[in-house]
Amino acid sequence: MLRIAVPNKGTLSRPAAEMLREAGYRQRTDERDLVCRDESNDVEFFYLRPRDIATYVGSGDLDLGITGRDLLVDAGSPADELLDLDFAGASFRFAAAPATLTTVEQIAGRRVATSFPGVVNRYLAHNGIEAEVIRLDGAVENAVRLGVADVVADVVQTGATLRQAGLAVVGDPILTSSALLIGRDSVASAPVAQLVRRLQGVLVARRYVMLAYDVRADLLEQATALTPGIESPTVSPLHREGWVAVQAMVLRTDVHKIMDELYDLGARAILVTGIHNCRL
Ligand SMILES: Nc1ncnc2c1ncn2[C@@H]1O[C@H](COP(=O)(O)OP(=O)(O)OP(=O)(O)O)[C@@H](O)[C@H]1O
Ligand SMILES: O=P(O)(O)OC[C@H]1O[C@H](OP(=O)(O)OP(=O)(O)O)[C@H](O)[C@@H]1O
Ligand SMILES: [Mg+2]
Repeated sequence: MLRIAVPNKGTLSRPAAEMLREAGYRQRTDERDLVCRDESNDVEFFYLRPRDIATYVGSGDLDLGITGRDLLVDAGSPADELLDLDFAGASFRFAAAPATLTTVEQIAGRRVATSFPGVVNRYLAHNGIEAEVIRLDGAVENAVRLGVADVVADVVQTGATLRQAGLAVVGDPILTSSALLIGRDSVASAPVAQLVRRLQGVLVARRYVMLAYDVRADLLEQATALTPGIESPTVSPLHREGWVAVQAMVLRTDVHKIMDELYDLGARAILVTGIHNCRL
């Protein structure tokens, strides 16, 4: 039975469970449950603190887990990134009061507050910067105005927390994070490959829609240049002489622009439908 770690609370928890449900797995119904067995898929889910998940997977005590890239790096775990799950996107950055420092090099000799000491120490060592890292549990943006630190290093999503604390980002992002499926590359197995394929199916279904339209056969080349699909578009004859029906997957983010262009070209009966799931 495959054993998988799922975040039990916080930002990652709800979207992780939602994605697993969409991939056909049973999930807990009570937020306080710590384990959920999905007998029909031969999988057992363990609900754990997101920060601990890389440790369980890295040690091999659990086969797979869902966690953030920043949390994986912070844990210094030997677990591998198997799939980017495309939610909980954020960057991890330094920030300070605007007048105090403007470049990463100026962090040398300063105090850096963070709840991700693993990420920060690694970055500082890699860039030859010596600074004092102060580990805090959270709300680190307060550390500057309270005099505990000169710089913070934390997750930035909208930037609202930094602005409220009167801080400005310093330098480029230390890393770009999102939710990941992690595991041990060395223990690739058929059940793991199947779970990865199921999650890939959910990702594709979220990113793409199915576009169908009718177009004059002499415009087919121009139309399919706009909708090349993933492999190749499906083209079927129409009862109406000289016209064909085309079906192709297109990126959800591009669909409106493509529909406008198809309409301008002369395509009609342009229909968009959602994809529930797929195996490509
Ligand atoms: N606005 C956000 N706040 C916090 N974490 C975020 C945000 N957006 C994305 N993330 C990502 O979510 C993960 C952190 O989730 P986690 O559940 O550990 O913390 P949390 O949601 O801040 O909960 P808490 O701080 O209450 O423990 C990280 O990978 C982080 O990059
Ligand atoms: O850029 P924003 O959209 O403002 O989001 C980022 C903020 O959200 C998180 O804090 P959280 O609410 O998790 O509190 P914590 O610091 O106690 O973890 C994170 O640590 C930042 O402080
Ligand atoms: Mg937090």
